[in-house]
Amino acid sequence: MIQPLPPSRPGQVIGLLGGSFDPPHSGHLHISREALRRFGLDRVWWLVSPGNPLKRHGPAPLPDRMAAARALADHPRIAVTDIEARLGTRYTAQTLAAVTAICPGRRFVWLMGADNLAQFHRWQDWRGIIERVPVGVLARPGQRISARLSPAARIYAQARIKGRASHLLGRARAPAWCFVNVPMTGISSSDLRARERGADHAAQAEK
Ligand SMILES: Nc1ncnc2c1ncn2[C@@H]1O[C@H](COP(=O)(O)OP(=O)(O)OP(=O)(O)O)[C@@H](O)[C@H]1O
Ligand SMILES: O=C(O)c1ccc[n+]([C@@H]2O[C@H](COP(=O)([O-])O)[C@@H](O)[C@H]2O)c1
Repeated sequence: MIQPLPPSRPGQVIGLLGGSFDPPHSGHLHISREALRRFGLDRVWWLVSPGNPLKRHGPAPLPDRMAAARALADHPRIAVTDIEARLGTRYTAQTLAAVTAICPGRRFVWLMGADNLAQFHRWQDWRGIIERVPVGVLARPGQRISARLSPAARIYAQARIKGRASHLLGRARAPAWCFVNVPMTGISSSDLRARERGADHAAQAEK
């Protein structure tokens, strides 16, 4: 039996931030707050992934990442879910098909950092994703140009909503996408993991 998703009401606009959250960090919180404000969203749900299908190494165990994400997402309009593991979906196109079927009457926006827009054309059925839900892209250091020149951005150039009209994204008809130049934060999960490994090595060396 699939556990219910976070609470929502018909008519609400919900941003979905899929990620490994390995570990979750202040950048996730920062872009979620910016997305709520800039894209006219009512809620943001963090979809803690069983594992990115394009990444070779699996992440830390899901219960650990879920607990850390819940502890960090201490915000009345941000909720955390492991719906993908419950549904058995790993690919975003499948997740969106299932979530939109489970939650009729809600509008969904797929959220991602600019690094993911640069790779988006490699995702399974990526055209199906952008044709199904509006996509909100948030600036990330060093990724602005690669995102803007990416195959997905070029192919769907006509569907781009300009940053100054970003508040329209939540209620736009797909295909639609919008890149917002929010204040950037350079933090990443891979840096945090590298720092933790460094600290472990230093502790071992001291023994
Ligand atoms: N600092 C950030 N600025 C903008 N977007 C971010 C930032 N950190 C994460 N994101 C976005 O949040 C989503 C989930 O990211 P994820 O959980 O993979 O974290 P990450 O820091 O990118 O991890 P890793 O370094 O392991 O790739 C992705 O769409 C990613 O682009
Ligand atoms: O569907 C795909 O082919 C696909 C390929 C790469 C990434 N994704 C999703 O993109 C989100 C961000 O992934 P990550 O690992 O960068 O946090 C997460 O929800 C992944 O499931 C999805």
